[in-house]
Amino acid sequence: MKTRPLLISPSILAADFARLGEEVRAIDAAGADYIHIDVMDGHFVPNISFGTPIMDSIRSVTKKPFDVHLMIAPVDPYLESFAKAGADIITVHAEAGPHLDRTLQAIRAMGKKAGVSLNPATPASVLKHVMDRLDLILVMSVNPGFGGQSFIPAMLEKISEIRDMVGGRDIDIEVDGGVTRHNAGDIVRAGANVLVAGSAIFKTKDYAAEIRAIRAAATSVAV
Ligand SMILES: O=C(CO)[C@H](O)[C@H](O)COP(=O)(O)O
Ligand SMILES: [Fe+2]
Repeated sequence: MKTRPLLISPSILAADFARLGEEVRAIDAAGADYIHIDVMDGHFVPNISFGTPIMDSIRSVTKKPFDVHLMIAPVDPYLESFAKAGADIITVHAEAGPHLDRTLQAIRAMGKKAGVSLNPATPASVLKHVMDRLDLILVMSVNPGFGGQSFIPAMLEKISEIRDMVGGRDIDIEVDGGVTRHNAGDIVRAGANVLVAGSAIFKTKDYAAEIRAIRAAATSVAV
């Protein structure tokens, strides 16, 4: 199977919001491949983060793709506004609407990449019949809603299961929650190729060094 490029997607949920523009510029310069944007509604998840006005205002400070993780339900009424605010990848949770297949078609119809996110307890089998509508599968390795939680080790087996389901399709497998330089190798060995990291990057002083360390740990494993 062709090896997919390893991509690092720093989550700005852990950034200093008072200096958000500078923070986004800094992770861009530090070698981020994507900018991970966590949108939380206080309903689908027990926390509220930010929405399209914040995305709009940071869209001009970087050309890196916006990897938008929507933790909102219902999600369908908001897809267009996230696309207009500069999303490149729009990821919805499997439980965020009544018709996942329709939601994924709507995302692609706007010219955006379509992703599905699975909570830790959501089985991989929900992907089976929408596989051909997907550009990305986001495996949550913490319960969504907060940064700074610990990686749930049982998710490694789920990543492997999803890797087998994906086979040779052109689909990225992204892992989000508690990712660090210490577990990046195991995560990539299990089959992921996109790593989200919030606290691990933003809670350090040298973002470039941390991104390099995560990338080095991830690429040192044979996949
Ligand atoms: O989707 C998320 C939380 O719901 C965040 O992307 C995730 O938690 C990243 O933060 P950290 O790396 O600090 O765990
Ligand atoms: Fe996220």
